[in-house]
Amino acid sequence: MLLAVDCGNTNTVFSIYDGEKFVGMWRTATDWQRTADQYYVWLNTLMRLQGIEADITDMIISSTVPRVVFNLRVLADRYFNTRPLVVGKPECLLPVAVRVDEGTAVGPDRLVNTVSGFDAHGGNLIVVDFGTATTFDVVAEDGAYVGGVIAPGVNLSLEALHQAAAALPHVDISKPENVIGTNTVACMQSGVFWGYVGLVREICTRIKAERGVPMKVISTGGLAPLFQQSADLFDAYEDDLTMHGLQIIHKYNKENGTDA
Ligand SMILES: Nc1ncnc2c1ncn2[C@@H]1O[C@H](COP(=O)(O)OP(=O)(O)OP(=O)(O)O)[C@@H](O)[C@H]1O
Ligand SMILES: CC(C)(CO)[C@@H](O)C(=O)NCCC(=O)O
Ligand SMILES: [K+]
Repeated sequence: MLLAVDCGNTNTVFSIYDGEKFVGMWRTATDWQRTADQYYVWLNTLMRLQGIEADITDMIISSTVPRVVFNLRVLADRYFNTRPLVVGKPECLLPVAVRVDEGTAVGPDRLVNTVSGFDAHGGNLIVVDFGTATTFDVVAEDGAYVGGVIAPGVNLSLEALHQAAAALPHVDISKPENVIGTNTVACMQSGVFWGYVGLVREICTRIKAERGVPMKVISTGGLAPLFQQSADLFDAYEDDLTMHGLQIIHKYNKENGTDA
């Protein structure tokens, strides 16, 4: 069985697959200080609670936080007796090209989204991921990652307002009824919600103009559905883009890698 780990700056998601079959998924806050032993106890407890018996033989990691990889490698070695594939490392092959400025370390989550988006929708694609940051990944006709856009995340923007302004409270995002807020919370939600609708629309329009070809726009990440409801921003929403991409990359390396 495969253990796929998607480690973002805020949350880390563990998924287990038996071949193509989904077995389970668990989420925890990202914490680089968590040890291999702590991961194992946590994972094992949750699996037992759900009556899941998993014989993990393979592991793949995408981590936007370099420091957590060490303990995840120890987890793989000590508890599953396997060497993990780490997206972004030279030994982890990708089924698509990466065409960016030399020396750029593209976020592994963006590479995984590119692979997954291309698999599901083909090329000439924009993948919008609403995570800690809001990222736009531009996928060429042949599936190559050719760059993109990094904007502050939705929750990060709201949190920044709260942190920087003494009279602004902590607010959760939601779609406000009106653009004109008649209380502080509604004003903040409007600024961030409609601001992001505008940001997404403008950036996608400009990407399409720069590429000069028709492009499909797909969204992923926890907040994507909220924006999907509101406006005609996306052609499709993908719930499970990153995990699906990790499965594809794992399979590709099994078939083409040096360890195959
Ligand atoms: N239905 C929802 N309503 C409001 N917020 C949601 C909903 N579903 C998920 N979220 C929140 O959306 C945010 C984005 O989730 P997602 O898992 O895509 O990224 P993340 O964990 O914040 O970022 P990263 O992947 O960079 O760690 C999270 O803060 C999550 O708590
Ligand atoms: C932009 C984030 C934080 C989004 O998770 C991540 O992809 C990252 O750390 N990227 C590194 C820089 C880049 O992708 O060009
Ligand atoms: K993510």
